[in-house]
Amino acid sequence: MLPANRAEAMILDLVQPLDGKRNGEVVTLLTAIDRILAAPVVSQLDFPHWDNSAMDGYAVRYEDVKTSHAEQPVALEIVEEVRAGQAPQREIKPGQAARIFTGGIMPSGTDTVVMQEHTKREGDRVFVFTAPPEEKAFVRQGASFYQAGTPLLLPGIALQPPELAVLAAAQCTQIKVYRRPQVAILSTGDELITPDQPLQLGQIVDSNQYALAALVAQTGAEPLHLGIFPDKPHILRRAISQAIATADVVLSSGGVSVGDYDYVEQILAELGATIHIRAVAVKPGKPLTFATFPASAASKHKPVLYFGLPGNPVSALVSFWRFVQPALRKLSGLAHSWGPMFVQARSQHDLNSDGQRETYLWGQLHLIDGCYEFHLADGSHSSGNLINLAQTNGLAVMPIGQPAIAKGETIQVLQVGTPLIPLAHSQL
Ligand SMILES: Nc1nc2c(c(=O)[nH]1)N[C@H]1C(S)=C(S)[C@@H](COP(=O)(O)OP(=O)(O)OC[C@H]3O[C@@H](n4cnc5c(N)ncnc54)[C@H](O)[C@@H]3O)O[C@H]1N2
Ligand code: MOO
Ligand SMILES: [Mg+2]
Repeated sequence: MLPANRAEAMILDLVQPLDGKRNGEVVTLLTAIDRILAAPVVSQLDFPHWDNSAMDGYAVRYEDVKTSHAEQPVALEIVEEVRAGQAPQREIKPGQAARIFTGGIMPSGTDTVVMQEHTKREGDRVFVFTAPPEEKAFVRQGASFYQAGTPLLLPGIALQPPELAVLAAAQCTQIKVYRRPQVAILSTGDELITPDQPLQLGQIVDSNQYALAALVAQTGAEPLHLGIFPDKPHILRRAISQAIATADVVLSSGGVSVGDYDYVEQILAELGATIHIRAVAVKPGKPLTFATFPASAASKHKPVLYFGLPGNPVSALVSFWRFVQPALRKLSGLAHSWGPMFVQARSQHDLNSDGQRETYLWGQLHLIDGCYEFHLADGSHSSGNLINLAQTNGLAVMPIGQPAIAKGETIQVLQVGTPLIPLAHSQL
């Protein structure tokens, strides 16, 4: 059986990022958060736009103040006042200074700012008391942060608050980002009902649809809920054909094991998919099917990735976190950081597996006083038990051939879900 890291590498190799030229859309600054930049941003403005003061104080000529010190202050005549937003009106000559405020443009003739605290003002005169300030002190030189015409932001980055500030400052109000990948989600199984239907003997509520749709949205892609399909090959074939015509990625759950009513793989083959992965040596999540459809009329001329996730609720989620999420990140145009995020944590419990497959045990990851701790979820770690999956934000990874990890030992944990809030022991 394929080891998990081989499966991950194979999947990522087969994922081609969306082509930013053909798959871009324009968003505004207020809707750009978390979107992925699809084209380089180049500004025609320098940053700072002009030499300006970093302090409230006096703009002076360095030559005039270079000998000043506390016992022998230099006196200068104040001939100008420059507030932020105002253009200076006159040139500052030897022996003169301009009152200036933070952000004010340096008047011509000046090259240095003396902060207010180092001066004393008497009428139209200012006494500079400090030891000589450094030449050009407290001047933010025009173009010293960024030169117009050079790359400001590169494509493939996720837009976060700092990037939005940069874009706003550069007056980029229309931002070209990758469109969100469309991800069709379908649940397979005669036994499945929706959460609002009355439960009859033997039936199971389709929980995967909701968890997967939320995971897709959390990853920045757009979930398309296709619903529940029975284990009838002709109905399932039609649903899968529609899904590949509509979406960039299809996620089905169920029907990928060896049972008589597990039809997904057979239908994928009939529809012309190339099946790359049939099973992975992980627990839960062994019967993962990964297939690709080339761009064709049937797929509306775009390549399609197909993940046939196992039906067991925990298996479906674990397979998503471990294999689907990195693939979606790469597809979405992100230039890097697609991979699953593993951290080293100290286990707070003895952990056990059968040692046969790489085993994921779910629980909570805490970051306490700068160190990660893993707390195993109570109760059954059966892939059919989704109840103790609530509050999971970490999956401890038990490697093949290592069936026991003692409490206190370090273990690799796959971080999933929302970012951790660091705590101190004193806050527990
Ligand atoms: N003889 C073998 N049997 C099984 C094997 C095996 O290797 N040999 N593998 C087991 C493993 S491991 C898994 S995982 C499951 C995967 O099964 P399928 O992907 O074929 O899924 P189904 O058989 O359709 O359903 C399994 C289980 O999950 C429930 N289910 C299905 N869909 C949903 C949904 N949308 N929401 C909630 N629950 C769902 C379904 O009712 C079943 O109970 O196969 C093992 N068998
Ligand atoms: O691989 Mo299954 O997901 O162990 O239950
Ligand atoms: Mg089955």
